[in-house]
Amino acid sequence: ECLLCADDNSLSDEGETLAGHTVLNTLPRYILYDVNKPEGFNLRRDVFIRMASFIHHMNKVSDYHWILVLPPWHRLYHWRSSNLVQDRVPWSLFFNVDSIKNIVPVVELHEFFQMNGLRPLDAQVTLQDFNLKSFDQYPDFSDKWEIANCKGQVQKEFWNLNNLTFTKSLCISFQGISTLLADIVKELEPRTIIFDHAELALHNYYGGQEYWRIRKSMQFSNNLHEIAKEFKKKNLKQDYLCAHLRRRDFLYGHPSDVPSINNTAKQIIEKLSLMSNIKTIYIATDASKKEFEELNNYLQPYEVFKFEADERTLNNVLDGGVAIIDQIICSQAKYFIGTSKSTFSFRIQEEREILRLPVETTFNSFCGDNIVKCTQPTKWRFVE
Ligand SMILES: C[C@@H]1O[C@H](OP(=O)(O)OP(=O)(O)OC[C@H]2O[C@@H](n3cnc4c(=O)[nH]c(N)nc43)[C@H](O)[C@@H]2O)[C@@H](O)[C@H](O)[C@@H]1O
Repeated sequence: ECLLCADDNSLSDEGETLAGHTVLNTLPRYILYDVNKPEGFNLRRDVFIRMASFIHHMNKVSDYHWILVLPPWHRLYHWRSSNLVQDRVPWSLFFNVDSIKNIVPVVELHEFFQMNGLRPLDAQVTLQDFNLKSFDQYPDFSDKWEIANCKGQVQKEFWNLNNLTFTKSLCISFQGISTLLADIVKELEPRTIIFDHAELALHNYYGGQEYWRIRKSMQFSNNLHEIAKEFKKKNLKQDYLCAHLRRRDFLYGHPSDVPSINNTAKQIIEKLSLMSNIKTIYIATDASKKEFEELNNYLQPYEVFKFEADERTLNNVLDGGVAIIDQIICSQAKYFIGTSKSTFSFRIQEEREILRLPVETTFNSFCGDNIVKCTQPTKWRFVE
């Protein structure tokens, strides 16, 4: 069957019969997607869950078998090592893709190319917001979509690939949950389609059973687990507290949620004073070296650790891998305190829920400097 999935020019768009069999209906169909460029790794992980739930829905309501193509990780804004080539990184570097495949029908982009060859995709759909009319006193929040004039630039080259082309390209104003995308697919009848700005499609049911089933399947790769384990064996021999300090662009994006370095240290020490058995601190952060050293000074005499990749490890696992190693170590800590509103911290909290760690050791975040009432994170409990 899959011989036909490869570059078979004898297969017309309508689906020819070969040796008396109509083959097209048995061929899988593919959905590709991409996310707004500046978004970070952990927001993209959340968008994957929404798209995975859309694929599940497609496979329930459509006669065809639909497969989701995993968008490669490409030059993310927060990946700062300029000496590394971090282009079109496959999911397998970071995730156990077999574990995902057990739950969601997915292929990596290179696997898709093996099936599809260089045929143009049938459709490119750029999602965009609806225009809010200024005279609308009561904005309409119902689920809806319509073909519209493009508001902004339409992406010409996904992941810098000039051989990924499209037969048809259109913009669609979209408001609603990801399963609503099925109506667009029904209308366009493509065999292959790419959605850009997939982040505009929302969760069906955030924190529900399906959410957690997909989320749990997104295990990190064994290689990254091994590196984290080695580091812990060497350095973190006893119970430790992990603090995730999101800085850099967060200082501008969410200024009221990020405490000063001095105040961060004070909050960590305050927590530790309530836990006499923990004397070791692990710091996960995107802070500069200078900020980390300043923090380290304030935290003396506690033992403070941070994962630093040697050159070989960094070349192998890239900036994304180092960030995941931080997340693994924090997800296994005795106590976790994160940065409010950071999806990097949210994903650690989820990992800790999957590990069934005590809830009070997980949903904690730093308070900004001038906050009168510091709200703590919502407890999104694991459901099976
Ligand atoms: C302001 C917004 O922030 C949102 O970020 P937020 O939710 O924290 O989380 P992410 O979407 O993961 O983006 C932050 C990125 O910064 C790096 N980073 C942050 N914290 C750490 C850390 O502790 N260790 C390491 N090694 N790296 C870290 C890492 O590359 C991570 O993916 C973005 O998704 C939005 O696009 C936007 O930029």
